[in-house]
Amino acid sequence: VFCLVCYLFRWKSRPKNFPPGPLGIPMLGVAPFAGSKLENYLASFYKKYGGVMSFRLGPKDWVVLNDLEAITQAFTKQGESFSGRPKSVVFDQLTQGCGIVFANGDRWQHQRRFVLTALKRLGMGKRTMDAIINEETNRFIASVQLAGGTVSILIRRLQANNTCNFLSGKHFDYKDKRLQAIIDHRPTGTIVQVIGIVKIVIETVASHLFLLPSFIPPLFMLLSNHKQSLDENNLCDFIDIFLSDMKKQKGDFFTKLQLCHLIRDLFVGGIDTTTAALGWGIVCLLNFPECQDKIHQEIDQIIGKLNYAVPNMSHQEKMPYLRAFIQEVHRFQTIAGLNIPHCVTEDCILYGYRIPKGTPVMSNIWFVHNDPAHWQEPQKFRPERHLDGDGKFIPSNRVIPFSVGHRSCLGVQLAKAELFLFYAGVLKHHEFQVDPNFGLPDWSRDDGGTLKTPKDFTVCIKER
Ligand code: HEM
Repeated sequence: VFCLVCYLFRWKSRPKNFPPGPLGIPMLGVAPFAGSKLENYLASFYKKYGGVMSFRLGPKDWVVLNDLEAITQAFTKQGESFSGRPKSVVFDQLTQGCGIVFANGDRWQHQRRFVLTALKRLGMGKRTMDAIINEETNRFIASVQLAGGTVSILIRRLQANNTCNFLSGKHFDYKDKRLQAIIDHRPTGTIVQVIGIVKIVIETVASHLFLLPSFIPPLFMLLSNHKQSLDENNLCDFIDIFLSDMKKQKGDFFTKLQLCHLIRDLFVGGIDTTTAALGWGIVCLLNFPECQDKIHQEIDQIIGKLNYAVPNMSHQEKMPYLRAFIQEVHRFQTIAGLNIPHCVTEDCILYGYRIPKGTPVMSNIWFVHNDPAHWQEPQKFRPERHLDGDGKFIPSNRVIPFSVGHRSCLGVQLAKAELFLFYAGVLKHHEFQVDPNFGLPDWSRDDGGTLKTPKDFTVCIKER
């Protein structure tokens, strides 16, 4: 009884002046009440607690940023303090702290600077990049026309090739078994849940009992060994630039291990996200055929139908409707609704609350995109809301799929180019049509991961 009373007393207590929020029940926190859409559950407390609140999940207290003002204040204005990632014993053992997405401290700062410089050097937004993306888009069209099949798998292959091109200057044949083995088969929802539970058990109960070996999936090894010799005068892909810097720099940050984990992060970060975004975009085109008609009209007007008129990023400025469509897809189907978790790197004060060093932080991007105080009928898909009276595109600082501040998405330029050139390239001569054998895809989401991805569906591509 004494132990139980002590436990309940400890369970009830929180750091002094911590943001308010629900505790749920002992051991589990709010887990039994949150349902499958944690972002909706957290948004339901917005009226009561405002932009900054907390909740308990399992034994841990999380801080939640529920509106754009709180997110900007934390991630941009106090960006240094809010730029950490929560520690995961299992993940740290597997990766030895390498990579970028979950890296912390000096390694993260160093690698982030390196990736940004490398992206610039490789000519993000330049014609060469546009040409590579266009070539891959044509391969995608051909493969859908030829074999058909589940569209998410084909988009994943397209995106995998775009990422491989930028990392190693190579692409794989769609039939290459190595590529198929890595990207086609994602674990089902149940397997992901079981892995999640095992991970939580190891982390909370028995982390000291396990010593996991560092693990690098074979494809990333293969990519990192892509060249036998390096031509310093012709550094033409991301891995070249890393290897060249590795020769010049000493220390822990430019090692083969770091390169493999960095490739893994860019590969995973670059494929799943854009595949989900394009998947939702196609679901929108099929459900709202009038949008597809408007994009067709705009393409005919600005790019033209002739074969030699190839889309490039400079067309974007003159195509407000397509830009509005893309922005509305990001808003309407927010793929990273609760962002990747952050944590605070030092004790800090936010909106008068005290947040101790190491506290994990979630940001509710989904609610920023669906807050009825800022969006009229947010549950409706309406690209026109991003156009002004003259039909000009209005870039919205309330649509933040890539997050904001010091830790925001590094691939934003690449992703924007991949999305724009995909729609412009496919819809120039083709249209998406509902596959009569499958029917109209709905809005149901695949629950096999943390990203919001459409359930697998098939589609037809017809010449127009
Ligand atoms: C539609 C496409 C994409 C979306 C919606 C997206 C979204 C995001 C989000 C929400 C984050 C977390 C930001 C934060 O922690 O505050 C992130 C981080 C990141 N993304 Fe993306 N992303 C996309 C495409 C890409 C691409 C194409 C790449 C690169 C090839 C990429 C590379 C990264 C990396 C490296 C990070 C980690 C940055 C860091 O921790 O400092 N992403 N992305």
